[in-house]
Amino acid sequence: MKAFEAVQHYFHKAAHELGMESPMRKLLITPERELTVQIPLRRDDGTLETLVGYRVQHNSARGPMKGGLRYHHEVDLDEVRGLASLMTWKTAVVNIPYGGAKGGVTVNARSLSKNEKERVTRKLVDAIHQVIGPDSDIPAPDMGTGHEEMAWIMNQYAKYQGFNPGVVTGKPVEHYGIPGREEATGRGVGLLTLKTLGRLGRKSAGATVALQGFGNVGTHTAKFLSEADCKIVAISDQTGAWRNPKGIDIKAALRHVNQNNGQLEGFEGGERIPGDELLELGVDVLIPAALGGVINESNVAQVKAPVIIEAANAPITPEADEKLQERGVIILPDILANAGGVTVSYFEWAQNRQFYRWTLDRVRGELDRTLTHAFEEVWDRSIERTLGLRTTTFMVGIERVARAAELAGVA
Ligand SMILES: NC(=O)C1=CN([C@@H]2O[C@H](COP(=O)(O)OP(=O)(O)OC[C@H]3O[C@@H](n4cnc5c(N)ncnc54)[C@H](O)[C@@H]3O)[C@@H](O)[C@H]2O)C=CC1
Ligand SMILES: O=C(O)CCC(=O)C(=O)O
Repeated sequence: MKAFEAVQHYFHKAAHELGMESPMRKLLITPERELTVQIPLRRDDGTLETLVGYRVQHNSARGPMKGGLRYHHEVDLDEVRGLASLMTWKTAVVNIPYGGAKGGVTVNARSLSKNEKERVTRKLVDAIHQVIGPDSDIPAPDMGTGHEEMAWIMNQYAKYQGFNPGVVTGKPVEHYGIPGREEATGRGVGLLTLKTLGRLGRKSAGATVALQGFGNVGTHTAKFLSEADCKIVAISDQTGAWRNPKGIDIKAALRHVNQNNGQLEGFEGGERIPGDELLELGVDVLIPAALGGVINESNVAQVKAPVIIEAANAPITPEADEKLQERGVIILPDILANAGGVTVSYFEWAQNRQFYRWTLDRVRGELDRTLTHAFEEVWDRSIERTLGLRTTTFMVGIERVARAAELAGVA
């Protein structure tokens, strides 16, 4: 199943439980607008390449559309469409006043120098500035992008539409960003991992964790969980995977990536194992925090963890999801598990609109409250309806979007 088809699969399952009729389903699942743009890139060596970029605005019934910007060689329109629709349900699940969108450029982010990245980002804004804006569509970081790209977006957008820091979130803290956005997705994943273990009556202290991906989300998840005394026994990134049954020294791993251009390559705090093996370890919790579709029909039978927290977007294919559910594996779905990032993006946008600075304590407090509320709502309803967590989470999101569309008279 391709990315958008996979989201539709989950959407229809939840819509069925809600008794939603087919015309309303069609309205809610169809993207409002899709833009494909050409991005000419002059490489540092003078050669010319033409890249392709996308922005999909999925649904605006609940407010301006919100979602990250991904630089990755596998990005295509279908993937961006799938990710944009996930954003619609995600913002609704945590009940922040946004719709959903997503963007991407098909390029290997690691192949770009800093200057090339800046040129790609500014060219992208040249192509999409008319459809983004603080009241319409607000980009943010995703795989392969971070605070630098967000600062360039704000600056380039201002050249066309005037200064407005609320056009993009995830900016540097010294440049209209908010303290706590960089850690927010990983902090949320960590917090909800502890809450999941708590609801299952399992101890978090000493719980073993395998974590795939050691970028923004992976590193902050690792930091939070190691500080909460979980035992992270395996970590990985695109350069390889490392395992240490006694527990990886996360501080050492963080130091290593900070000094090594963000990569784990050369890390000596564990035995090197094949990347695929990490997903199959007998751990208490498995956290995929990198690519989509990594747990699929080819490896699902080997996955042993009883709890999976989806830090990445769509890391489990629907086929694998069904098999895991049959085996009673508890899966906290992406649209709840990784919603901490967009929640703090909302705080940043609100701060930008008021020109009033929030403190880190306030950001963390409000983030924890927002995620806890959403988690409790989903968990209680899942027990009440004897439905899986993914279907229940989609139901909560879809209901809010449908209600907003009805109240606004969209149809
Ligand atoms: N950055 C954010 O605030 C949010 C990110 N997400 C999702 O979290 C996931 C990770 O995003 P970020 O951490 O922001 O990206 P990032 O670009 O900062 O880090 C990605 C990490 O994944 C690793 N990776 C890539 N291919 C791999 C492979 N085959 N095996 C193991 N590791 C591999 C990279 O080496 C890197 O460590 C994505 O699915 C993204 O959509 C979700 C919500 C918010
Ligand atoms: O912070 C944001 O606005 C969006 C983050 C994002 O792209 C995601 O949650 O997948």
